[in-house]
Amino acid sequence: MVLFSAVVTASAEVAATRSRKAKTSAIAALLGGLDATEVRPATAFLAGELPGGRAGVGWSTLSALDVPPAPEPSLTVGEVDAAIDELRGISGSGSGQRRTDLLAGLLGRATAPEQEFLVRLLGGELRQGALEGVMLEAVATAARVPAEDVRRAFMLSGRLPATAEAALRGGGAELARFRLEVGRPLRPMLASPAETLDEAVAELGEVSVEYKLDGARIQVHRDGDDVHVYTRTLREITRSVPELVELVRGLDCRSIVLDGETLALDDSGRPRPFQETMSRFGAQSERELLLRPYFFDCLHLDGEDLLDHPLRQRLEFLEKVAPQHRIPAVLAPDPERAAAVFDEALDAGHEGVMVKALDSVYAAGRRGRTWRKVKPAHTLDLVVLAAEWGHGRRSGYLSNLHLGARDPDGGPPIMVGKTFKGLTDELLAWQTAEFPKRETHRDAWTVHLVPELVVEIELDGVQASPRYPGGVALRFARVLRYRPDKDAASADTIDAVRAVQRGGSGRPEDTGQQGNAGQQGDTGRP
Ligand SMILES: Nc1ncnc2c1ncn2[C@@H]1O[C@H](COP(=O)(O)OP(=O)(O)OP(=O)(O)O)[C@@H](O)[C@H]1O
Repeated sequence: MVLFSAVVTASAEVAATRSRKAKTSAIAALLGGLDATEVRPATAFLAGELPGGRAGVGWSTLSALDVPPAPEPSLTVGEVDAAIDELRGISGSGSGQRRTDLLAGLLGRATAPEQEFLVRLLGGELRQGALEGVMLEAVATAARVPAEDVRRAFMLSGRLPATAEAALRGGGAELARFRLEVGRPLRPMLASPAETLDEAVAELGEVSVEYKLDGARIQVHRDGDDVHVYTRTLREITRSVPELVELVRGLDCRSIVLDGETLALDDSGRPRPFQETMSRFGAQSERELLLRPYFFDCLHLDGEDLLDHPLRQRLEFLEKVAPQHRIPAVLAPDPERAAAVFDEALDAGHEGVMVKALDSVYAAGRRGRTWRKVKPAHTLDLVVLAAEWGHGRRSGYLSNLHLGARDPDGGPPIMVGKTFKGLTDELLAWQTAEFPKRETHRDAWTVHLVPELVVEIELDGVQASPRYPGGVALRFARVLRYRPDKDAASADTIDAVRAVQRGGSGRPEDTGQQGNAGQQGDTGRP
């Protein structure tokens, strides 16, 4: 049995170093010493997650507790896991008091560092997802299996703790038992940005050039009449999207897994704003707004898994089963035709195009270079770290956002700029209502948040800046929209921000001369 303090110590070691190697070995050392039953909860704790999902304790409950810490560690990983399960199970009358009692008992047995870790874990503050890549490597090291095997099992299972448990219990053989299962969502394949269309086409050889629709990712699983629909973060939304369920049920096949984008269109066939599509994924959605699916991949058909088939073949299957629901695309176009498709996509109100190598397999969950996205403007998905109280017309509202990029080596988000540009009155009101629910602490000007909200930012470029910890700052950043379909683990990394700096915007005025400080109410205190 391993003590919970070992998890807390490993987590502190990971936080204390910027070296990816040091992080990996701290986690691998911990994992290697665990009993089989401890791997799942310990992996979840390290990733800042609760093994069974949220436990229903809010910041107000947590911060009201003031329990003297235990002098010596005694809690085991299993005991903490069981206590959190019990916490989640509490319901009915008097549940508030019972929760407080249980928490006080747990914290009373924890040392001061364990208490701090538990409070941050339960409050969701440790959940930043950035450690995913490092954790996968650590699991591979601890289980002495190739990292690729762990990654593939993770893509198929969608769950890090289950993947870690399998790797440590049964090594490569156990990992190989994860298969695509119709009805269980897998982690979606992602794209990396390309600077220009020509660059992407030149790099990938024969390609499919497809509209990049500005909707929301969907993954649809059908087995007979049983249909399930999932989001990009593998959340099930089947009940909110009956029209998609019906449509997929009508396809001429027995079982299928489809990958695609969905969006709502207006009467003239132009895309509705992204927020309207996303609002359909909520619990009480506006049913009047019909969603249309645009499929771009077929991962399974009638008993056959297609993940390892080249895209060319997967598209043939898609064409056979759902020709009328395919995303607009051209196969193996010459450069002029590719450029024409890009222009058509923009004219039709879409974001840009995706360029995909026709001979590539479906490598989910990893930002590969076989899918490239080409867009005319720079956008980054960043994590909201804090917000400052507004002035003048905006006083009383949480306004100027502090924005962070993901640390690819698993550290906390790295601040790269601030902006209040682009915030509508509606968004200001929303921020002011929502942010305090995610507050970690505040001072007179600023409310600091659990780093979990992702916001899409448009910018003119990125410049070197000694004032910011990553050495780079956004130029002329403005808020495009919030991205409720993304979590902090899928935010852009500091490397993506630096890549914008290297690439520039391609526009003549992008000389890096104009600072953004005064323009954006940036006070110079990053
Ligand atoms: N034809 C297409 N093929 C693949 N993905 C598409 C396509 N059209 C739209 N998309 C969307 O683009 C996303 C892929 O781009 P990326 O991997 O960069 O994710 P993203 O960060 O959500 O993209 P962005 O922030 O640029 O919208 C997919 O998750 C999907 O939602």
